Amino acid sequence: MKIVVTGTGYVGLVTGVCLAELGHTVHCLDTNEEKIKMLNNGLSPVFEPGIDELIKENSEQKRLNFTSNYVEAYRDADVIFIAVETPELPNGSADLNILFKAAEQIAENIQGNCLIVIKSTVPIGTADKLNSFIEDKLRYNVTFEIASNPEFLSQGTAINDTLYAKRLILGVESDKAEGTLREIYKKIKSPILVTNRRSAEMIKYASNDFLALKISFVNDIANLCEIVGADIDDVTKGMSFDDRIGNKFLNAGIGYGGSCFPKDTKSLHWLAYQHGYELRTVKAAIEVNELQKTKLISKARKQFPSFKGIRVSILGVTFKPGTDDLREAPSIDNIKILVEEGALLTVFDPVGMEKFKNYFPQVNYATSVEESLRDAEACFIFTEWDMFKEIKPEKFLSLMSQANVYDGRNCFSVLDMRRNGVNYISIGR
Ligand SMILES: NC(=O)C1=CN([C@@H]2O[C@H](COP(=O)(O)OP(=O)(O)OC[C@H]3O[C@@H](n4cnc5c(N)ncnc54)[C@H](O)[C@@H]3O)[C@@H](O)[C@H]2O)C=CC1
Ligand SMILES: O=C(O)[C@H]1O[C@H](OP(=O)(O)OP(=O)(O)OC[C@H]2O[C@@H](n3ccc(=O)[nH]c3=O)[C@H](O)[C@@H]2O)[C@H](O)[C@@H](O)[C@@H]1O
Repeated sequence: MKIVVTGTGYVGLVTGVCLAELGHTVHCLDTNEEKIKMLNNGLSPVFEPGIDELIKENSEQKRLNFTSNYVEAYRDADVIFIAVETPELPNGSADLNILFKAAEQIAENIQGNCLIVIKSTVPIGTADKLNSFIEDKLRYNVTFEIASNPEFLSQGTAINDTLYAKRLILGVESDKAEGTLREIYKKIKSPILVTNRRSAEMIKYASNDFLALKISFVNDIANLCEIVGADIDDVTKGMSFDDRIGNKFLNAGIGYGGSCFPKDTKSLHWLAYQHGYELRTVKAAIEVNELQKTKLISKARKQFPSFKGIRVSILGVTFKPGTDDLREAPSIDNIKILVEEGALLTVFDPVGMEKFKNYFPQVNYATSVEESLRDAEACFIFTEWDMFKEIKPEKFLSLMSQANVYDGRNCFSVLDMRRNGVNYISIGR
């Protein structure tokens, strides 16, 4: 079976590499020739723990190929997984132009019967639309079918999330498509839900939006904790003993970022609106998150009414630890404010700095935590990398000229920091 994965981004590359690891022969296709060049040199264009080793091993075994030649890749493909980006348009809806461009390339080049599987996150009804679109554009006399197989991996744990998936959702309209997908995934021992394509598309949005809601709820409660003198960490710990609530996704902070929660909440809200329905819960999650992103700076105003000329250490810029991804990272909103006010920034992040330089070339970059902290009058922590959590209060006190630490991810014990003399401000505590 010839499998093509369209797009070698976070999802496509991990999907391709993991399918090869499961023993399939996979052709990873990307129209970005730079990425293909890197991959053919054994380098991953994205940072993802464990991916380099799997690329090397599976390329050596000749199970994994990288190409930008879509004409050749699609010609005799049996299964095509589409994993291209579906970004947000200014009105909040999903931009499907890239997906439809890929579909056009597929339609014009498939010469055999083929299953086309949508892995990208797409609005409900997209698989149906893609079906008619491809039918109209087919150049050869072939049969094809569209399936929806949404992806649930998280960046930073993507390989594990794929090889040991918590669930596989197969949105199919025929037994044949189900059989093909079951065959592809037969080595993954995960629960499988077979459903129709629209439900599969909805499962993806509902899952992401539910998690976003959970985070916004906790942040809302965290803000109230500050007002009434409660501690959000103890509150969520207390809540988590109830297994109906669970202990995951209860971390208060400066809000969710990344390429998915922000866009997937807005996209589902927009889709509902187009159908004359208002998704009030999701709307609330979006609004709380928007306000939460700059909450920490508002709190720092007490000490620094203006940041003009203030030396500021920034620890962490990626939208979460374990990734180099900066898409919708709350750090960006905050750093924009600080730069506009004329703060003197020294930024450090263990993996995100190269990409971050494209956003803010004008700030200083440090090569270590220590270098970033040295002589700073304030420190902002935007990402909870493990190496930051290990910083002892003494380090802030000895390196900074004033130990004002604003922690957007609640990395430390309030008691420990304050008892040792750090002016420590976090979220909801
Ligand atoms: N990033 C994540 O953690 C997850 C993302 N998703 C969804 O998966 C989709 C992809 O997301 P990412 O991998 O983050 O995107 P990405 O932007 O990292 O990668 C997309 C890739 O597709 C390539 N591409 C675009 N048009 C193409 C074409 N016509 N032919 C071949 N390649 C083409 C781009 O050059 C790019 O390398 C999105 O819909 C996203 O919502 C779903 C679950 C997790
Ligand atoms: O569709 C997607 O792209 C993916 O989106 C998320 O994965 P990801 O964006 O990689 O990262 P998460 O770990 O979910 O974190 C998202 C954001 O929420 C924030 N977050 C997370 C958990 C928490 O308790 N509090 C909190 O603020 C993180 O800091 C981060 O900014 C989902 O977890 C995946 O299941 C999904 O497949």
